[in-house]
Order: sequence, then C-alpha cells, then structure tokens
Amino acid sequence: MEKNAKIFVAGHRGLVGSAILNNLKEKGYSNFVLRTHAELDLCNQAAVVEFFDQEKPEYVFLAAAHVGGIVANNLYRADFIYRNLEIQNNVIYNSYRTGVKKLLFLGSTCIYPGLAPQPMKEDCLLTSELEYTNEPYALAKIAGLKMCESFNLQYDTNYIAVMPTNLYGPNDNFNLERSHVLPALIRKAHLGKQLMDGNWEFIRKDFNLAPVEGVDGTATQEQILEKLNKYGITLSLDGKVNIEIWGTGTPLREFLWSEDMADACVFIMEHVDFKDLKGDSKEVRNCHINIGTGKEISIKELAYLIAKKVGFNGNIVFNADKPDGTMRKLTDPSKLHSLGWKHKVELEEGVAMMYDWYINK
Ligand SMILES: NC(=O)C1=CN([C@@H]2O[C@H](COP(=O)(O)OP(=O)(O)OC[C@H]3O[C@@H](n4cnc5c(N)ncnc54)[C@H](OP(=O)(O)O)[C@@H]3O)[C@@H](O)[C@H]2O)C=CC1
Ligand SMILES: C[C@H]1O[C@H](OP(=O)(O)OP(=O)(O)OC[C@H]2O[C@@H](n3cnc4c(=O)[nH]c(N)nc43)[C@H](O)[C@@H]2O)[C@@H](O)[C@@H](O)C1=O
Repeated sequence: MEKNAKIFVAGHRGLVGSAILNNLKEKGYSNFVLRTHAELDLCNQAAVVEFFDQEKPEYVFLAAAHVGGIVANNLYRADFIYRNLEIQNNVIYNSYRTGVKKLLFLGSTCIYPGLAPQPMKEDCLLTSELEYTNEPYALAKIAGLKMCESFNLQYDTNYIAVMPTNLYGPNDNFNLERSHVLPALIRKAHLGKQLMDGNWEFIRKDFNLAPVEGVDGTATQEQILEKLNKYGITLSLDGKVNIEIWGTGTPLREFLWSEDMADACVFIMEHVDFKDLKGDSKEVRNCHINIGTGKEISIKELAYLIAKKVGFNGNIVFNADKPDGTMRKLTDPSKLHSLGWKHKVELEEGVAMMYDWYINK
C-alpha cells in the first residue's frame, strides 16, 4: 500500500474502524476517504455506486457492519442478516466494479460451527451447524468471505477476509442491551460501584436522566434505581449491590484489544496477498485468516477480573435465563503467526486500559 494511496475505511467511527484509521495515520498514511453512517448508508445501493464512482478509493477496509452482543443478535435476527449482506454486497461489488486494488473484509469467529474442535483452525468452516444465537449474522459473514474468495478466483481481485475473535477497546459500544460482554461488564461494575458509594448524580448523568425539578431527592433515587434494575443492577438484602451477569458464567471466550486488531489488519493489507494464501491449490477454500490471541478465559473469571479492576466490592450474580451462546470459541492463530504478526496486549492490561478510557471519555 503506497503511503499516498487513497484509502476508504468503512465504519471509521466504530470500535475497529477508528483503531484502523489511527494505526494508518501513525504509519504515515494520509489520503483517506471517510463517510459517517449518516453521510453514506452503505445499505443504500445507489448511494454506494455513486460514492465509488466519485471517490474511486484504491484500498478498502470494510469495518462497517451491523454489530451487537449475544442478545441483540438473537433478538434482531432479520436486521443482522439483511443489513450485513447489504453492506458487504454493496461495498465488495463496487470495489470490484471500480478497480479497488485491495480490500480487507472483517468477518468474525462466529462463522465456525458451534461445536467446532478447539482451538478452531480456518478449515473447520462449514463442517457442522452454527451456534443458534448468532446464526443469521454468521451466515452473512460466511457469505462475505465467500464473496471475497469468489471474486478473487473469477476476477483475479485481491480481497482478504479476516476472522477476528471477540474485540474490545476505545470507542466500544457500552449500550447494556446491545453491547458485547466486556464493555457491558465494565459499565455494570462501574455503575454498581457508584451505587454502593451513593453517587446518585453520576448514575443519573450516565443514564441521561433529567434532574427532576421540584421533586425531592428520594423520588429521583427511585427513578434511578428503576433504570439500574432494568439492567440487572440491584440493591441486595446484605446491604451491598448485585450486578447481574448473563448466562451461567461458564462459557469461555477469547478477547483481543482493538488496537492490536487494527495493527493486524494494516499488517495484512501491507504484507499479505490472496495469491500467497492460495498457493498452487486448484480448489481454493479457507484462505481467510483468524485474528486472535489463542488464549481464553471464562465469563465468570472475566467478571471477577473486571470487578477487581473497577473496585466493585458487591455481589456478582448469574442469570441462567439469559443465553450462554457457544461454550467455547478459541481461535488457532497459527496462520497469522506464520505470516509474521502476533498480538501485544494481554487481557489484564487491556481491561485496565479499557476502564481508563471509559472513565475519561
Ligand atoms: N466487536 C467485536 O467484538 C467484533 C467485531 N467484529 C467485526 O468487526 C467489524 C467492526 O466491528 P465493530 O467496530 O465492533 O463495530 P461498531 O459497531 O463499533 O462499528 C461499526 C461501524 O459501522 C457503521 N455502520 C453500521 N451500519 C452502517 C451502514 N448501514 N452504513 C454505514 N455505516 C454503517 C457504524 O456506524 P454507526 O455507529 O453510525 O451506525 C459504525 O461506525 C464488523 O464487521 C464486526 O462484525 C468481528 C468480531 C468481533
Ligand atoms: C464477537 C461475537 O460476539 C457475539 O457472540 P458472543 O461471544 O456470544 O457475544 P457476547 O460478548 O455478547 O457474549 C459473550 C458471553 O458473555 C455473556 N455475558 C454475560 N454478561 C453479559 C452482558 O452483560 N452482556 C453481554 N453482551 N454478554 C454477557 C454472554 O451470555 C455470553 O456467554 C456475536 O453475537 C457476534 O457479535 C460476534 O461477532
């Protein structure tokens, strides 16, 4: 990638897109074409055609997608499949049509079977059933990686698909209904701590609740408690505070710091071509690349790690009525390692940086 090349980072204000943009800037790239969701809805085919015709980017990082945690994926199944197919079809096809030199498509490790052998290698794709909670999203991601592979084979394009593990970092989504587990637990633990400390004003502002004029403090506290209860943060009979963790706490997850993820994306754009991944094989499958650490932790251990970092001394309770999702999804990152990239930030350090970012944002 030439330093003055015109680069389109789709989704540049999101968790990964913002980290990719920063990483590119740090590495000396400066010629960006950027659009917010409001400026360009990537689901709008006509608008995307016009955008590519006008701007003619040379390189594309496709980090825009309809993204959410386990409950959002499970509830809004139509949105997750439809919007993601729309976004990726529009961006990948128009990249081909206007001669984009290279594109990086961001998938997810959800593409692998729910009961895949662990750790998951790239070639366990499509070997058995997907995990139900995010099946529509995973199917869209599989379509995206197959679209890259198929355009490469038929039209000799250079599109690479990467499959990141669960990510976290600056600009993450802290919405307690839609977010992934790590930002959700940081916010729940922090709110729980504020409640234990009687810091009502902080919680009121956090939920954007207007101060109630003419009503005494008690009424306002009731409103605040109602809001907290909705998200599983409650006063406990032992005088402490309970924060609710979804599921049993036993699922295992792997977490990668978003700035490491961005570094891997830029590294791959700079150093890896589809032809290197394909080699001499005639039947091409599984050329996508896992991006992960190869290390896992249970949700329960994660909850205690976050509580310790935040200084939350209340109770952690598990709500088994909420879904666990897949019990284990650990990547095998050996392909990525053999290409020359390895993660730097370990989970404990990442959680500390994430909490710092959250309280200072
Ligand atoms: N976060 C994670 O743990 C993981 C993420 N991934 C993948 O990584 C990629 C980036 O995810 P992440 O950064 O977490 O997601 P975010 O939700 O943080 O960011 C997604 C970005 O896409 C934009 N976007 C969404 N829909 C549209 C649209 N119709 N038109 C234009 N822009 C749109 C969003 O804009 P706006 O906010 O304005 O809607 C936002 O800037 C995605 O492909 C995701 O599937 C894969 C594995 C794990
Ligand atoms: C990366 C990948 O992420 C998604 O899959 P997921 O790994 O199941 O996502 P998650 O982060 O939402 O949950 C991880 C685990 O954590 C538990 N959990 C506890 N308490 C909370 C909680 O408060 N919020 C959330 N979200 N989860 C919680 C939760 O029950 C589950 O066992 C895909 O949908 C898809 O988006 C995708 O690409």
